[in-house]
Amino acid sequence: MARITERPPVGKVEDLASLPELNENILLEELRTRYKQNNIYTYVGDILVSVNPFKTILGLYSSAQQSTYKGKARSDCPPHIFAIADTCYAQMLDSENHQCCLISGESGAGKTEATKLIMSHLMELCSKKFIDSSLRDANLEQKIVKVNGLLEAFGNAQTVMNDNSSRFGKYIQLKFIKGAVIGAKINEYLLEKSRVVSQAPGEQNFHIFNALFAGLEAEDKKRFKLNNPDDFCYLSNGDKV
Ligand SMILES: Nc1ncnc2c1ncn2[C@@H]1O[C@H](COP(=O)(O)OP(=O)(O)OP(=O)(O)O)[C@@H](O)[C@H]1O
Repeated sequence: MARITERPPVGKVEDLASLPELNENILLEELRTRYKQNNIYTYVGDILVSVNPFKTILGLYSSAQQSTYKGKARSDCPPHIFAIADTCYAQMLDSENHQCCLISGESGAGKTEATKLIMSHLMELCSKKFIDSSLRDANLEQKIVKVNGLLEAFGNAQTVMNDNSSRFGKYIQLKFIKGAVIGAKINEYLLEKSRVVSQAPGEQNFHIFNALFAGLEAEDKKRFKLNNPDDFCYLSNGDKV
């Protein structure tokens, strides 16, 4: 994109790297203004900055939106997490090289949600590319999208920063042949194991323990003596013995 010599109206620029001048104040002013207009995504060169809206923005992740980003040049559509997934997929097919997305931010910034959106869009791209092909495994695509729920049950917990905080790091590898996904591997690291026996005030144990109480039939709860989570020391911040 050509560099702009005069600063355009605040909040209108989709790639801040194209501004004539960029410093911390300008960056924050642009992001703040765009955020107020429900534009949570902004590029800074190759980086996509995402500001967590903590609310549903209607249509932002709809299937119509997924179609909009499919196979488009980055400059043709507003900044979006789907554009990142789309670029990765296209570059993988073009270059036949590995691609990597790094997602970082403080707790509650929206990394887990961004990861799920990227994976879901990648699976959508596979499904559309191989609509009639024997290479495609629709069942596997679904499993890859849904596996996060299972991981979150065992590795996520409520903290003071985030009701669904990932208490581990994830390195997810998706494997493709000719654009069709053929497998996925997830390496977890730095799982906060100590949370099982001790949680900070106002925080919870891993979701799976509470899910047991919510999901078990009454008969099984009685059999396993799992009547009330508050009766258990590990589920009540040590208030109970
Ligand atoms: N794109 C989004 N649109 C709407 N709400 C969002 C979005 N991203 C995140 N959120 C909200 O913010 C919450 C925290 O996001 P998320 O769990 O992804 O943060 P995180 O960066 O992974 O945090 P942690 O490092 O603690 O795991 C989500 O549960 C959701 O309510």
